[in-house]
Amino acid sequence: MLEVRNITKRFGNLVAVKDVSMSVKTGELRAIIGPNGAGKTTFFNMISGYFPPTKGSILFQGRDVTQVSAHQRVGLGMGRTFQITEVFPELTVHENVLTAAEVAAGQTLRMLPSRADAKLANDVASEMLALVGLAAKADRLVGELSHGDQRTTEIAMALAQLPRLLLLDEPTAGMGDQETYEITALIRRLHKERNYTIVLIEHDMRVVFHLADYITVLDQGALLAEGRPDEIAASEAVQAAYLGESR
Ligand SMILES: Nc1ncnc2c1ncn2[C@@H]1O[C@H](COP(=O)(O)OP(=O)(O)OP(=O)(O)O)[C@@H](O)[C@H]1O
Repeated sequence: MLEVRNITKRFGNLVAVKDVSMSVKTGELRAIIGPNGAGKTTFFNMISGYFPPTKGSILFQGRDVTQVSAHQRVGLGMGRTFQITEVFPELTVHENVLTAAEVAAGQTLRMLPSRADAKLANDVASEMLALVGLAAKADRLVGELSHGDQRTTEIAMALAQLPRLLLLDEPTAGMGDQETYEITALIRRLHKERNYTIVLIEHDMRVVFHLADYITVLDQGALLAEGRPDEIAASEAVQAAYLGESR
């Protein structure tokens, strides 16, 4: 599904990501972890097309997308959420998800979508709201919802773009225990029951070890380790990197 080949990102003299490769299979849930400043966000932003790598290449479903814009990557089937919630607070939950479905279908570029297209986008929005468990709140303004429900709305917006690969940037950021539990259960359901291929960055290790099939560990911009959760938990190199952070 996704093949990252030896990507590097420099910001002036700073090498934020150094020669990192990663291969994600269809149906896999991959977590990217690492101490603060390890380069996770920079790595993720290159995958989603927010900026290009200085070196290396990225293939999505066998196609080289290294120079393809973030917007075009969404069109190719890469859906993403952001570390900071990106929703329209003054619109309802349904309107937010509908907007995402319409943009994905290219409808905003046309003055008058056909009735069939409009119905399709509306059906997709309703289906995704049901899938994430927000159907009962469809007519509420997003700005009035809890932080957890706002982030869930954002996941529904990404799903409404009918992605083949879902990129989640710290889905539990800023959440309390109950919200973390609920969003983790939702992601697990999307992965296990709906077979979404998911790549996520996550700081909460309980979430990572509950969800991930494979874990990629970055440290100081480089790939430190890669493996199943039990392998990563047992890795002395990974433990040393995290201990270094708390010193
Ligand atoms: N746009 C930028 N310009 C310059 N330096 C940057 C930029 N973005 C990130 N960096 C630097 O690159 C390094 C990696 O940062 P990055 O945010 O990717 O790490 P991270 O693992 O996501 O960290 P955190 O866990 O704290 O979010 C850091 O030293 C950071 O200061």
